[in-house]
Amino acid sequence: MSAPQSTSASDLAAEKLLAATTAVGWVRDGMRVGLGTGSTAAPFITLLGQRVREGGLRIEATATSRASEELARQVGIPLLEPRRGLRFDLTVDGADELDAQLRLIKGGGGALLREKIIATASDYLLIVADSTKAVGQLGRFPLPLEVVPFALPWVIDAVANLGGAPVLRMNKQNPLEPAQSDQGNLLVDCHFQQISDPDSLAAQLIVIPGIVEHGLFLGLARAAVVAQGGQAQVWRPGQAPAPAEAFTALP
Ligand SMILES: O=C(CO)[C@H](O)[C@H](O)COP(=O)(O)O
Repeated sequence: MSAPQSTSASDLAAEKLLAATTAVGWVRDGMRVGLGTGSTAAPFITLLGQRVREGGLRIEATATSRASEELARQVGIPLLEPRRGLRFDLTVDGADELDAQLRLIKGGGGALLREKIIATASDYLLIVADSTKAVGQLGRFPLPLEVVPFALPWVIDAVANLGGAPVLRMNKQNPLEPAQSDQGNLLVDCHFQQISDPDSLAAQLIVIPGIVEHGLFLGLARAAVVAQGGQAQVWRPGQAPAPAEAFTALP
């Protein structure tokens, strides 16, 4: 599935809404749900809140960012604080890129650390995505890293040695200041262009002192809903995409 060049902002918003609507239909009473971050996770949270308020759906949730937590509060989703033993039946989150094996690049919204924590504490990670996110090979989207501020210069050296062209992310509201994660760390976007061996790169990145987390999510996603135009497809690792309407429950 590839996005036509002419995909407009409103077409993309419609695809994100379709993916989110599909995922919301698979949430069941009693589930503990991880709430993702970004412009595809946001409509999922809003629609989930609607089911809680108007449909009597009983769920509890934990959000992967302050922004998603604030939205969840606004729409009436009961929230759980982190605690020992807490696991999630389902986490629904977006992605910046996904390939046919459901390997992901995440962190475009700067929430990669909490996103990976919640994904790892989940029995089922479901990705919701518009058609521009599906790629043959990861790496066109710059790979985000969350970095301890003190370590920044050495992390930049190390990533450059791996061929990643690192760029410190700046604050969109104040471009003279670096962007900060919810944890107060820095974000470095690494332009690899092509990541031919994501497992090897992930292993090399995670041992660099000062990198708290990287945005490669490998072996975590169980399925993805990828919307293109008015069609939503279910992607699962190593399986042919299938129309989402064929599934009345989690695929
Ligand atoms: O990883 C993320 C945030 O850290 C998002 O899931 C990713 O950036 C996709 O966002 P969107 O749905 O807005 O395109």
